[in-house]
Amino acid sequence: MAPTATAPDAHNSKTFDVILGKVPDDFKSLHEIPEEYAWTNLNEHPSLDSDSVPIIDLNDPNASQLISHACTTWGVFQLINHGVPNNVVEDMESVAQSLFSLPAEQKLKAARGPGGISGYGPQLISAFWDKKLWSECFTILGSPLEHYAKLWPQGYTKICSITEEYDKELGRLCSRLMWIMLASLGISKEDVKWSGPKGDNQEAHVLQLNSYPACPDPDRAMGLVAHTDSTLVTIVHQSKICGLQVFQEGTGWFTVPPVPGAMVVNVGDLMHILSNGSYVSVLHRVLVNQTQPRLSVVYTYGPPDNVPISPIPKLLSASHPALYPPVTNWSEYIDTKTKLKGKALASLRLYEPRTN
Ligand SMILES: O=C(O)CCC(=O)C(=O)O
Ligand SMILES: [Fe+2]
Repeated sequence: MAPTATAPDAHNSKTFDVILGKVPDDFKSLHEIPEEYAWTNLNEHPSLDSDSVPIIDLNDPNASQLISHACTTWGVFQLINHGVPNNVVEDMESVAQSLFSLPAEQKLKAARGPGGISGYGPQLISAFWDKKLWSECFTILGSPLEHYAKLWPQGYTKICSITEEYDKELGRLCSRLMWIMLASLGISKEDVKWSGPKGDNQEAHVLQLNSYPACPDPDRAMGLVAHTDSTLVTIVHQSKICGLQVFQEGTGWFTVPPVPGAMVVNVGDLMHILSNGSYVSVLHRVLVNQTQPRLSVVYTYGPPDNVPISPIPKLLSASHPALYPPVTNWSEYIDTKTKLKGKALASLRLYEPRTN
């Protein structure tokens, strides 16, 4: 895989040490869920099976306005005609499929090492919670080559190039979407200092493969606990199985149904901060089901790691002062979020935004 800009620096971060040494259970061997997987608050808010989450065609002449509206109202949308070739997406899903189908002891050969976030293990977010999640994941920060060589001693080169291709395509798409989102707020590349003179500084990113095995008691288990992403933008490819839900205040959880060819785009916390609260950082979670395993491939996109993030000055005025103080950098932000069990945005906010 091509070298990446430094992503959240696990070596300087205490965030993920908490889960080091923990490995996912071999889910196939569990015929009922152990108590440590039983969550109590899954049905606190209603779940709605509606197709309300906007679907946007990137070739639509009004795509920019539609994207901006979706970011303001939902903080999430499904994107079709996004330009990532089908075969690139399908090949990447097959890589995830084949990785998680390996025997448990084989997967553990690529387990995350001390001080690192790359490799196989539980969801990184599980560090924040006492209960366990019904999922396993493989995190790629920089090159996956070393881990892939352990998983597939023969044939890892091909798998590396599939990953590299996916990575490249998604990086391009994220950058394009970020500038569309910002342009709709009147922000150009010159207004964002860390983006480089032409908006061409390399942003940081992490690729994450998620597996949610079928679960004997899906009403009590949680695939991925409710969270917002600590990113600028996240792009999720989900396999054909439902599970992802997004939260709308006052209504409840909306399922984001898999739509053939679509990618799910989430606004992350850092985009919410940059936009001075105009764009919603969407709260989302993943449920599991009794019969069908689910996969997702998640591209998390953030600023270069060494740059501070703050509301873009052009968006501020006496009547719209900064809603957040500057955040030192991406890793600092993730650490703050860990310490506050995911409540970083609310705790950093300088005042309550007006709702009208
Ligand atoms: O699996 C999914 O659909 C979403 C995963 C997710 O939200 C994440 O990895 O942050
Ligand atoms: Fe997420």
